[in-house]
Amino acid sequence: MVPPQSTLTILGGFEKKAVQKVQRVLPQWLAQPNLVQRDIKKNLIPIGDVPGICPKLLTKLQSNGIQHFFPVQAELIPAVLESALLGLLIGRGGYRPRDICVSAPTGSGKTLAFVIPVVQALLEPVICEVRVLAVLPTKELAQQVCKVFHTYTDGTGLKVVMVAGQKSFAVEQASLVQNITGGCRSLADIVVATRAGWSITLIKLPDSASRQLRYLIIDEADRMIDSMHQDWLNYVVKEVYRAQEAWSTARFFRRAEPGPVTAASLWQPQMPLQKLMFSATLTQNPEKLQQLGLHQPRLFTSAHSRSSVSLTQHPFPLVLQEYYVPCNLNNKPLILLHFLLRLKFNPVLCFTNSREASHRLYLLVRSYGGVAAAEFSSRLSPNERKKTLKEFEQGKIQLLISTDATARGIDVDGVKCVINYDAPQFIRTYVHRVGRTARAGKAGLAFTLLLGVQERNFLQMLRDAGSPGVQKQLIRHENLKPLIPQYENALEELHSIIKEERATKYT
Ligand SMILES: Nc1ncnc2c1ncn2[C@@H]1O[C@H](COP(=O)(O)OP(=O)(O)OP(=O)(O)O)[C@@H](O)[C@H]1O
Repeated sequence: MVPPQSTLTILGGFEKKAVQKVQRVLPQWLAQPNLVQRDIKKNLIPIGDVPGICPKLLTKLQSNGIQHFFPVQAELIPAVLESALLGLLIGRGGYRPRDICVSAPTGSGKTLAFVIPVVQALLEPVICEVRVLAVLPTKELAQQVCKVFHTYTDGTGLKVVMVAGQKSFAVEQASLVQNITGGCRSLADIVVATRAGWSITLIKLPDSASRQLRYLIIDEADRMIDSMHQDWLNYVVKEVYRAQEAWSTARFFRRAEPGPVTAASLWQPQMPLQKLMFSATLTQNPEKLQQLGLHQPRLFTSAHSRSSVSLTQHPFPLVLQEYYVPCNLNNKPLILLHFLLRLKFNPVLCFTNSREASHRLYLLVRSYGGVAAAEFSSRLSPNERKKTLKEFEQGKIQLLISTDATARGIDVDGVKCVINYDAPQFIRTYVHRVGRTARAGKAGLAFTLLLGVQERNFLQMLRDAGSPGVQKQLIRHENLKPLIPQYENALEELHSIIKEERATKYT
C-alpha cells in the first residue's frame, strides 16, 4: 500500500530538488543594446553616407585621409548629433537627451566617434564658453585626444585647452579664463583634462568655467567607475548645477538639476548635461553603472550577440592573434631576445608588472646589445616619457619595455606585436595591453609568457572574457641555446649596474 503523502514538512527532511538557476534580469538598455560590428574592414561606411555631418567637417575628414567611418563611428555620430538637433538647448516640450555608453574594442576609433559630433554641435554658434569637458585617466591620453580635437577644430574658431594638473594653478587658470572688468571670460570651448587636473581647477575657478557645460565625455570610463569612491563625477555634476543657480535667475535659460519631468519643469528651455562614456572594457554590471547617474542611457556595444547577454565578456579586436608561450623564470629573457633577434619582431611593446621589473629587463636587454630598447614607466619624467613615445612612434626604438602606463588608450601606429613578459592579473589589463596592436582593422600579434603555475588561471580568465581563442606557441630550447653565452655576460653586467645604482641611491 502506498502511504498518503504528508503535507507537513519534516524538519531536516528536505527533498532533493535541482535548484533552478536564477537568470539575471537586466534593464532593457543593457539587455537590448545597439550592436556595433567588430569587423572594421567589412563594415566601413563612406563618410558621406552618415547623415548630419556638415560640409566643413567632411572636408576636414577627407583632408586627414579619412574616406570611411568605422562601425562605432557610423553608429555613434548620428546618435549624438540627433540629441543636438534643437541646438544645444532643449526647448519646451523637448526631451532631455539620453546619456550614451559605448563598449567597443581597442583601436576601433572611439575617439573620432565623439570628436566629430561634439565639434559639430559647438559650431553653431561659436560662443567661447566651456561646453565640452573630456576627461581621461593620464596626461599622455589627454594629449592624444587633445591633438584630435585640435585637428578638427582648426580654423573653426573653437578653442581647445588641456588641463593636466601639472602646471601651477595660476598658469592653468590663465589658459582657461581671462579676468576682465566686471568678471571674467572663458578662453576655451573644449577642455581636455585629466581627472586630477579638472578637479583642482574646478574647485578654484569661477562658476563661468562650468555653467555652459553641455557634454561630459569620459574616456576609459571603467577606470572612472573604479574610482567612484572618490565621488569625482558627482562632484563635477553638482558644480555644474551649482553654477547655474546664481546665473540662471538673471537669464532666460535655466538649468535645474534633473528631476521628474513635470509641466512646470518643461515650460522653460533647458540646458542639459549629456554624459558620453567610452571604454573597451566597460562593465555591464547594472549596479556599477548605476553609480554614474546616467539619464535613460543607451548602450552601443560590440560585446554582445543577439543570442547571449554576458556581464563578463569584453569585445576583442577581430584581427588580433593571441598566443601564450610556456616558459620558466630562467628562459623568459631568452624568449624575449629570441623574438627580437631571431624572429625579427619589430616594433615590440613589452609589458611587465612593475617599474622595477621594466627597469631591470631594460638594463638586461641593453647589456645584451643588438636591440634598440627603451623603458617607459613612472621612473621617467613627463618630458622623457613624451620623447620616448615619439621615438617609438618614429621607429627609432625597436623594443619598448613598459609598465601599464602605456596599456590604456595610447595609439602608436604600427605596433605589430605586444608581449606580456609578465602575465597580467586582470582581464581588463590584458584587453588594454594587447589592444595596443591590431588597431584600426590592421593585423596584430599578442604573446603572453606564462609560467607553469599561471597557465590554468590565465586560460580560464580569457575563456570567461570571451576571447576568440589563444593558441599555444612552444619555443624549443635549441632555438634559445645560441643566445646563452652572451646572455650570461649580460646577466653579470646587469648585476654590477644594479649594485652601482643601489650604491648611488643610498649615498
Ligand atoms: N575612420 C577612420 N579611418 C581611418 N583611421 C581611423 C578612423 N578612425 C580612427 N582611425 C585611426 O584608428 C586608430 C585607433 O583609433 P582610436 O585611438 O580612436 O581607438 P580607440 O577605440 O579609442 O582605442 P582604445 O580603446 O585603445 O583607446 C587611430 O590611429 C585613428 O587615427
